[in-house]
Amino acid sequence: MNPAACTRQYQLYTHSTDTMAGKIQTLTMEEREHLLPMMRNAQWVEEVGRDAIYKEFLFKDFNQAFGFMSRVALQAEKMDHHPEWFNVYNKVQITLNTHECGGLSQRDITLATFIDQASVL
Ligand SMILES: C[C@H](O)[C@H](O)[C@H]1CNC2=NC(N)=NC(=O)C2=N1
Repeated sequence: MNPAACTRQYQLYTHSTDTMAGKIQTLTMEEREHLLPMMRNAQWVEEVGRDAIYKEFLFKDFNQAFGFMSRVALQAEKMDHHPEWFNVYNKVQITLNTHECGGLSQRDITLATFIDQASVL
């Protein structure tokens, strides 16, 4: 990981659609202005003090919650992008961020979108 590649200053001059020079980039300010309101509409919230998004999912029971987690787990492996999550019975709390750049990247948005779809199956 190259922290310099992930600084906010750098973001102002780059487009982070995914990778540049082989490195995953944090979302640019421009991308944030476009994407974060969409994520907020879908009940994802930005964490305080950390460049990450968070959402809580409630299901009928553990079986539904674990089925959802299984769908997400398979996709996470495919993407090589894994959620931080916590489950008790019917509740699943999920935080997404990208270790490689220490912040939010397009991969988090893509996985969050998949997670929302997987939550209503
Ligand atoms: C070595 C491995 O490819 C990396 O650690 C992957 C695995 N899963 C990951 N998950 C998440 N959320 N962010 C990452 O940057 C990440 N990187």
